[in-house]
Amino acid sequence: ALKLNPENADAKENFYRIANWLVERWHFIMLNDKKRNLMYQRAIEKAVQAGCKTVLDIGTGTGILSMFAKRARAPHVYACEFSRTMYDLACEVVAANHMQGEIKLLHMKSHDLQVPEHIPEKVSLVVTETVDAGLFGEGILETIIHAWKNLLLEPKSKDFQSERYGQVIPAGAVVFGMAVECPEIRRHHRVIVNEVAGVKLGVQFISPVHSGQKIDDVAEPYSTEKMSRVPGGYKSLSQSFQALTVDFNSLKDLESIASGKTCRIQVQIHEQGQLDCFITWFVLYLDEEHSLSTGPSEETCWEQAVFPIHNLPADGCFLNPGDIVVVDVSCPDCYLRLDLVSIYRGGKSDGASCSNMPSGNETQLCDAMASLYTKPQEDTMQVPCILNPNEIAMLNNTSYHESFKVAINNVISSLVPSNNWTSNGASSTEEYYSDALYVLDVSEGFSILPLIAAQLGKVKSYSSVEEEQHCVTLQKLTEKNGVAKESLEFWLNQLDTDDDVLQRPKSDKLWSIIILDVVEPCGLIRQEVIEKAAIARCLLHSGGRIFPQAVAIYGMLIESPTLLQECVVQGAEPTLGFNIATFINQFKVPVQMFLNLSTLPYVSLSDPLELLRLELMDLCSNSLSLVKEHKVKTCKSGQVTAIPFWYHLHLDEHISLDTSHETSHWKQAAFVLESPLHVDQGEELLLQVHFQNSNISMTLKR
Ligand SMILES: CCc1ccncc1CNCCCCSC[C@H]1O[C@@H](n2ccc3c(N)ncnc32)[C@H](O)[C@@H]1O
Repeated sequence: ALKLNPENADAKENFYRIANWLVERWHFIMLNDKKRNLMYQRAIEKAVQAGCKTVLDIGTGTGILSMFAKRARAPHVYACEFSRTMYDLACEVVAANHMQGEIKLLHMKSHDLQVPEHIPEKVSLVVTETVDAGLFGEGILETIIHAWKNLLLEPKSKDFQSERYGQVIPAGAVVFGMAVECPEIRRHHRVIVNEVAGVKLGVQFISPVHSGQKIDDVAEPYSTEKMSRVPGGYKSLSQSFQALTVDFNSLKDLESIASGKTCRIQVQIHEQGQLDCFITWFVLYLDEEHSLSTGPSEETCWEQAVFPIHNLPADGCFLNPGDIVVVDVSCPDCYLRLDLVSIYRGGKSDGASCSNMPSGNETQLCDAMASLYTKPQEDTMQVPCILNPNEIAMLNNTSYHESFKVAINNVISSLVPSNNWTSNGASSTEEYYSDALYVLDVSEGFSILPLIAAQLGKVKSYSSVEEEQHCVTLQKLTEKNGVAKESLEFWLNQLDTDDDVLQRPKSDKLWSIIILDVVEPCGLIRQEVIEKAAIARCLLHSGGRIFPQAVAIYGMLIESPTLLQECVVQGAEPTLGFNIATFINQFKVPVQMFLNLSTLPYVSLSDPLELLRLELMDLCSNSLSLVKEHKVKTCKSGQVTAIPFWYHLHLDEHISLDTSHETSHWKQAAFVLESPLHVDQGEELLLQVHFQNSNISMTLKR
């Protein structure tokens, strides 16, 4: 559709969402990482010059490593790639660089390769970079074990000197770990408040990323963060320790790691602070002399793996210098895992230690920790509720909930006299709720707003949480907070189909409040927000409100080379002369999401300005597409590379929420210009903002 009509907004919008899904964003970072490309090229050259004649590139992606092997004059080069999109792309790249016919590309997983059907003989060199922040997350362990058994010549060995032997690039890796205090990770993985806007949280919440017992296989063993750009920074509580080493040229070593063996490490704490997580990174040794590091301190572009500590009380676990933290490192089902086993109070404890940790010896503490990790008790109070990191950060955001509480209360108290709470002789709950106010919360994911509303008046509050465990948790919270269970209902159970979520509460009733969810955690406006607001307005009785009543979108002009590195390959120079940019940049998307604007390296070239305002309560103001023009004055000269944007959600005339605030659970998005625009200080530019079907696009002209 795009090829036919490049301007078709719908096609464009769908393409961008699909492009993000088809081609992972790290391809841009990787291809722009000239240092990484140089290391791989040198290691491959060295191996070919040392006699490797047949090369297999596993997970070729764009084909760059295979082209390095061909450039080094390897006689036979084979490449396999699992993703169809990347395979097709690699074919185009190899042809454009005049190497088609010299590299045999296979759209296959390496585990399915057969000799001689797919590759004529066992190879002397396997190259691959199928690694993620936790090293093994892309299956490199299983991949190389399979390769040694089926695709590689015998490894070099002392007894028989034959030049036909197999080897792997990378030759090995060393994984390092560190104990860390980081409030930003804490607020995304642990509920650190006991009460929010008057609602007591007696329930245990944990994020899917947990090193505790596997509640179910949805759990990822770690999350990833670029620690050098975590808002609020972090503090190392220990030296970095060697968590694991792997030798990709030793099948025995690989199988022993894959068998899930655990190694227990004692980590010396040298800084005072709260233990929020362990982080890990690795040094990838391509060969003895060429290596790459994904460490937090190097200027590396890669993220680190984060292992949040769970099952700790809200006030966390305080450590002192001299304490020993015992950690188990293992690779069950080939995923790296770090588990906190126990804490041994070695140093003088100044009493500010983990309040719930007896400062006895290790074994006693071990039992204490073990009891925290036990399977949930039979009574439901102990079953932890799994929330994703955004939902946990939202729950921790007390000012967000306080703002809603005031705005909801303003509406409720404006609608009914305060005395309508009394049961004035109501004979049944049916009668009692006959004149109740109806509140609907259509937020995505877990939300306690309905409970907050139910505490504020004679309210029938409807929650649209879907997951069973979220409904159970809300019911427990209702009980714990002394709210009548009749005042909280689950809306989706009352609907025959999920699609028409927005309809009357009852045939003869209208809503007093409808809470919409306007902004996605990634920083984009949700799809069909305008349409939903239009329907919601018709379901309100007079004096009723929808929240937010208006959304103001703010933005500014910035120069950010870092952002460019993450979304466009900068020509052929970073890829050492190969033309890959032309092809991979077809999959670049103009809007970068999930940004932490507070820590993104950039220079502001203009002041923030209001780009667009969506009135959700005002009937006529919204057509589905809006265009707004702004004259923007630059405050500095430079290259405008992007226009980040964020929102002020106006709950009512007086209360608004800023989605770029440091306590916010939202990330920000940025519109990246097709090509950077050089500007002088004081210049006035014309910025056009288009809002169409919930998609924001911009053009910037002189
Ligand atoms: C310093 C490197 C670094 C450090 C930290 N974080 C990230 C990185 C960068 N590495 C990212 C690559 C990660 C993705 S893997 C690249 C491509 O290979 C494909 N594949 C994967 C396995 C596999 C197989 N057995 N057989 C065929 N194909 C296979 C995937 O379909 C993908 O397209």
